[in-house]
Amino acid sequence: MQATGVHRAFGGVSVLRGVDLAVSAGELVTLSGPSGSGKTALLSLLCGFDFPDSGSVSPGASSWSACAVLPQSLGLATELTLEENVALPLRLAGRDVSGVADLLEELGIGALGARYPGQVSFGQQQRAALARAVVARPSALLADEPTAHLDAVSAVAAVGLLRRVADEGAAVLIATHHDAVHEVADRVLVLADGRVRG
Ligand SMILES: Nc1ncnc2c1ncn2[C@@H]1O[C@H](COP(=O)(O)OP(=O)(O)OP(=O)(O)O)[C@@H](O)[C@H]1O
Repeated sequence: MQATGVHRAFGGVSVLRGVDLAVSAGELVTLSGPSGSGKTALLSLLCGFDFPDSGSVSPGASSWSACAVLPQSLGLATELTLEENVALPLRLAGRDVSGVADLLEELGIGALGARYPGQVSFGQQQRAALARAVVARPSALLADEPTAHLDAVSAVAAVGLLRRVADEGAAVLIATHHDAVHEVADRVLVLADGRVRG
């Protein structure tokens, strides 16, 4: 995944001012930076939720199997159970869903698959959203603060899964403030003053 010379302003305020970034297949890269520095804005551009004022990004808008996103807001479908949410990318692609239960188990929410998002904690919803993001083994994965609401044990499981997804060949970019995520990264980038350094 790649950003080249990306600029983005909101309401006349320039947030991204010439961002260059590249994450290769098999690489897990973390993105840190002060609150409000533009990490979420950059992830939104990379996955095609938003468009740069100038510069270019890839993959941009694409299929779930090409680029999956774990947004801060999670975006689980409230009318589907956790298991149905996680199975959704596979069903949309006409693929086998038999691995979903094991994935929920790995993240410590195996007993909650039949519950709806409104019937579980936010941390449990976050793990379901992580499972949904990785289940179709996307080529690129963007995760925004994926451990923000997790306890230490759940965070270890989540970080281990993200590392494995990269080891299996995905390009993984994670915006995070947590050292536990930076520790498994191949590279740590910092977004500050509208630019990425690393
Ligand atoms: N759609 C938008 N409209 C107006 N301003 C926006 C929009 N999206 C982001 N911003 C502004 O751009 C700046 C960067 O926001 P962003 O959410 O990307 O920061 P962040 O680094 O992800 O912060 P945090 O670590 O707190 O999640 C902020 O000042 C924010 O208010």
